[in-house]
Amino acid sequence: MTEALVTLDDVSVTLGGQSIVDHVQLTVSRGDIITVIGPNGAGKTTLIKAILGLQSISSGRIRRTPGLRLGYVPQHIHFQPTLPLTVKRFMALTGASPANCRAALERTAVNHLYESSIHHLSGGETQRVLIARALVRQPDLLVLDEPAQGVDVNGQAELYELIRELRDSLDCGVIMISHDLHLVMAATDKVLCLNQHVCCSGYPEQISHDPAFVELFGRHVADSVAIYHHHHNHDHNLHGDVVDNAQTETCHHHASH
Ligand SMILES: Nc1ncnc2c1ncn2[C@@H]1O[C@H](COP(=O)(O)OP(=O)(O)OP(=O)(O)O)[C@@H](O)[C@H]1O
Repeated sequence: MTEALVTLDDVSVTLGGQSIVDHVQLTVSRGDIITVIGPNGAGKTTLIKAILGLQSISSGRIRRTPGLRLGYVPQHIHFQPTLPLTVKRFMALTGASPANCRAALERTAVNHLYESSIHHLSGGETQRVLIARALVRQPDLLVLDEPAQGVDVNGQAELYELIRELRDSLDCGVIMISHDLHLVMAATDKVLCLNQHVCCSGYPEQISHDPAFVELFGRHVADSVAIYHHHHNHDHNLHGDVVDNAQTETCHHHASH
């Protein structure tokens, strides 16, 4: 059985008299990659801050497995432009040993930037350094708020691949927020669609057909993301052509290879 790392039981958050997170039920287990999607202002950041214990909740209950170690990659980080800051120094601020810092940077493939100024990094490199910083404590649960922001399309796919690799090598759970529905649908395990309350949740293919999802994002979006999840019941030859295999059924073959 998979180990539940965090369980939210009927969690609500009210801010300034407004309901921001409304009666959310959610379990994040070791090995999960859960992506929270939803429109601007839907309460996504508030929800993950509640999971991290950075946001107090108004009602409900959050249970964390004893000794749970959390790693957080926040949405915004402001580097003071006038203050020289190398990756090395930035990582050292965590209090981890240089060896641990370098190992974390190695895991996110940016060890070569150890001596570089943090101000000169590309969007993708910055995100990888931020993820490395979240890894130094060997987290059981990695929480990322829009890890792909400021990263170009190829870089985004690589970043998602990295997150999967980290999940496997660290044997942790992952919960993240993303705005790129296509990438989410192609690359995540489970999706939680939030609009204050949980509109729908499940595997990408299931939720793309859910009436609540269609209502929130529109039929056009739902149809365009559904194509990522046809059953892959055929092989390709070296030229990329489909080769029938013994079990091949009718395959509605869409573009996403
Ligand atoms: N301290 C606060 N007091 C009052 N309202 C707040 C407070 N913090 C956040 N909010 C409001 O809560 C709502 C949800 O904010 P949150 O940042 O969780 O949304 P989000 O889904 O992450 O949005 P986005 O996709 O734009 O990042 C917003 O309307 C925001 O204005």
